[in-house]
Amino acid sequence: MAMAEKHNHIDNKEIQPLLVFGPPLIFPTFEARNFHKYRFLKAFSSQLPLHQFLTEQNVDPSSIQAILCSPSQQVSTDVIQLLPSLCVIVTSSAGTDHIDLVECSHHGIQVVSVPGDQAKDVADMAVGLLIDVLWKISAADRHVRKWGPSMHRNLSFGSKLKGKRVGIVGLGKIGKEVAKRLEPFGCRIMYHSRNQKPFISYPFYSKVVELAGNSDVLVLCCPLNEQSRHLINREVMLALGKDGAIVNVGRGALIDEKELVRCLMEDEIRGAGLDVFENEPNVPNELFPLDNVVLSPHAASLTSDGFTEVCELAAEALELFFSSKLPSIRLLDG
Ligand SMILES: O=CC(=O)O
Repeated sequence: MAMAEKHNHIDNKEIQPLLVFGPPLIFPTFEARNFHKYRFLKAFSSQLPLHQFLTEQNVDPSSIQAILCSPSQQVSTDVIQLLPSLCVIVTSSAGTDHIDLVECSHHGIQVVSVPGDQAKDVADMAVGLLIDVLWKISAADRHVRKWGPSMHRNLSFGSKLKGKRVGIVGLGKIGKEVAKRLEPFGCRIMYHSRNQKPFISYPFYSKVVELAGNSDVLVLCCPLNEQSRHLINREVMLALGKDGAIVNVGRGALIDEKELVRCLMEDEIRGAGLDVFENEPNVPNELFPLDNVVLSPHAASLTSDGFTEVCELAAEALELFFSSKLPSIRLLDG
């Protein structure tokens, strides 16, 4: 069905059904502010397959024109094919890898990403994770909690941030913010990206394995797609070497996670700060006892102040859509 044709079905006076796939943490705020505008169909809180969930809610799939979502749930081909009137998907995230973009483009469905100013928050978190890994802050915290009168300090020393060669993988909005924060610490920045960026003086490496070989730290900030899946493989980790650390604030599947676990367990790299995992919410059990890894629950963009902005932007995007002024696609550059 062509998009213009789909639009003819919109009646602004009706309370519109809004299919919600998340974000579960932000959604209550969004709901409280917009309860009078939509009938919320909270698919994120149901274990049922979507068609059964809609039947249970007594909703005709063809009445749904909009989805609100986050990376916590997939908007797959099956979901899109079940909803013949779907016109717009609003995601609270910068990343759009949880949405089948190819299927969306076949059906003329707009994908709108409303991460607000979260690139700066994610960059703050990347620096936080890096300092934690190098200084072993989380490991030291666990150590101190077990202190007693007869305990000896048996935690090895941390390492300075100053002077570290930092290889940023994906010099988009987040990557640039990471670079901006690390320069004043005395770090030397270099990067890998799909293409060399004009007007950027940091050394560029077209091969990530060469970037790794010349870096003390890799910070992963690029989007996940078929080209970047498992970009950080065993060869790259071995090139980074025993003193090298990895911070991942992009997506878990940028790294071959099995190989990462092996490298961390066998001290083939210094450590890792991970905000994302390959099969969230599953985290490899082997990581739990390790002191050279810092774990964070895909929370790099989640601050209470950031929530408010994302809720407002999502509400604005949906209102624009329901008043027939479709916003344009904004995808993460990397
Ligand atoms: O994961 C968070 C985002 O993509 O914004």
